[in-house]
Amino acid sequence: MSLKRGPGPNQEQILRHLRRSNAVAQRAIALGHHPFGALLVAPDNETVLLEQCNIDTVNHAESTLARVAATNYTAEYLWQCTLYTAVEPCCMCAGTAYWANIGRVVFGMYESQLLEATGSHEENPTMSVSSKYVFEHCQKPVELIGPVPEIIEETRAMQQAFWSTR
Ligand SMILES: Nc1ccnc(=O)[nH]1
Repeated sequence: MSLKRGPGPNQEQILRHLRRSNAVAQRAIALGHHPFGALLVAPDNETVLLEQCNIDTVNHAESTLARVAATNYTAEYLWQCTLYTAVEPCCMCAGTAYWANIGRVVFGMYESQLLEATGSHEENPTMSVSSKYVFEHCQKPVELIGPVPEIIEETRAMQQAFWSTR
């Protein structure tokens, strides 16, 4: 299988997709879930193929998206696609994205920044394993982009508002 990838997203595309990931996270709150959302974007860095909100502590937005992606698209195609999430994927989700063969992951703020901002919560007891660490231990070069400073404040604000009243 070819591990060639097209050009990556520009800054405007990165911010637009991360903001949309936060909009999906807002929808998750309305549905009674945790404030996390993920997108799968096509190789053109424009077309949003899938949106997924958090379901529960086992079915995170990112890993659920990766499983749906692997069910609906070929591995060759997914290597050209990008997963976007405003909060860094946990090690479970980074691992699932890897096994789904998604070639690029873009995140807004570090999971450790989320933990700093909200403290550990029994419904979200963050694991301190970075997605960088996970991808460094893989056999294929998944491209990781993040953190993205411009998205951090709005992401932190939404997370703090949610977890402080939980
Ligand atoms: N990054 C995430 C943390 C917790 N739950 C999610 O769905 N996503």
